[in-house]
Amino acid sequence: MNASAQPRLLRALAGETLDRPPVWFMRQAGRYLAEYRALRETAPDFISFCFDPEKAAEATLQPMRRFPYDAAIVFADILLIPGALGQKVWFEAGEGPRLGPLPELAAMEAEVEASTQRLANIGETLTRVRASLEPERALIGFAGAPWTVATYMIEGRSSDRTGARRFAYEHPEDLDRLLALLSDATARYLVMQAKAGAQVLKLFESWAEGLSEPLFQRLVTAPHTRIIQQVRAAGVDAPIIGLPRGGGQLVEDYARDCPVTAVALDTQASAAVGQRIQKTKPIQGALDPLLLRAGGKALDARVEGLLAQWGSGPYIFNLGHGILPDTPLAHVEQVLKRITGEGMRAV
Ligand SMILES: Cc1c2[nH]c(c1CCC(=O)O)Cc1[nH]c(c(CCC(=O)O)c1C)Cc1[nH]c(c(CCC(=O)O)c1C)Cc1[nH]c(c(C)c1CCC(=O)O)C2
Repeated sequence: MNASAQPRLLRALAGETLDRPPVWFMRQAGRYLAEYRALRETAPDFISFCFDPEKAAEATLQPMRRFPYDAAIVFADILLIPGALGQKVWFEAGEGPRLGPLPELAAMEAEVEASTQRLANIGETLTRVRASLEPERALIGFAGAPWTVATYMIEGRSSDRTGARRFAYEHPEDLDRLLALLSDATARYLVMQAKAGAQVLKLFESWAEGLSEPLFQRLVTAPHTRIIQQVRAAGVDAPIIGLPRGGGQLVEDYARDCPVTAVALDTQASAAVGQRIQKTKPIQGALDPLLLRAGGKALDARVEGLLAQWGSGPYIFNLGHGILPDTPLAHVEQVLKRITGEGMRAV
């Protein structure tokens, strides 16, 4: 492959500063697309949808047909791992995830190896997508980071995570065991995704906020490090993006101490913090999804601001969190056109 055919995302992750940053959006496959909503109707429930390689590949490719995104992210969910380890997981329509009682730790530890096998269909989705995606567009595989996944496993639903933080203080040994088994299952799952066609891997730590410095080190940095060491030991050298969302000031410690390839920043990250991290690692982020939804001149101004503050170092343009379901397509086009020069295509 000559240098220009190398996907822009991989070049930025290798530390190159490009004429324009690669761009993709977290949750770019989803409900803001009418074609996604129609496809979603054809699946009996959200989990079956994720496990259906044909439908999941189609959902992954839908945003790629409409917009000039530089990368596709496999259509799946961070809560597939608890299911593969034996905890019941389902989605209540219009509400979000629900999980059954937390299984015994020993029972889940015994399922770590088998869990990867149960997730084989996600590998099948990746292989299908890679076969039909243009070579200059990269394919991203992902997993939830152990602490974020554990918050759902402990609380049984989306929550303010108070119960999970209490659990961390009151049952430290159990929590450390849970994070260790999740780390091992996650590392195996990421290795499987890379072998199936994912060229980049991403760890979503959506709930790193509110953690004291010692908790952040123990619940976020240490498990991410363990996962990355295991992925590397398995011979997978795909770049890994870590998103310690809500990590605040601790994000610089994370960038220094954790062997991630690149750090995804949330909407709060300051220009200066990003610039300091960029001296050693590429960064990604950090447009506010609410501003993308609002649109207008304020959106244009913030896009210019982000390009000006971070565009002269290795940078991947993205949101600070997932795109909101009621985001107008015209606003997505407004941003992507400014960055890539290309508009929306009819589908
Ligand atoms: C916390 C989390 C989850 N899932 C995910 C996270 C981490 C990122 C983040 O913080 O947003 C990650 C995720 N979830 C989904 C993807 C697909 C790939 C992509 O386009 O980014 C990815 C990367 C699909 C999805 N995952 C979900 C949907 C919507 C379900 C539907 O279409 O019915 C999609 C497209 C459901 C989901 N999944 C989850 C929740 C809390 C919900 C319900 C809330 C909601 O409905 O948005 C757990």
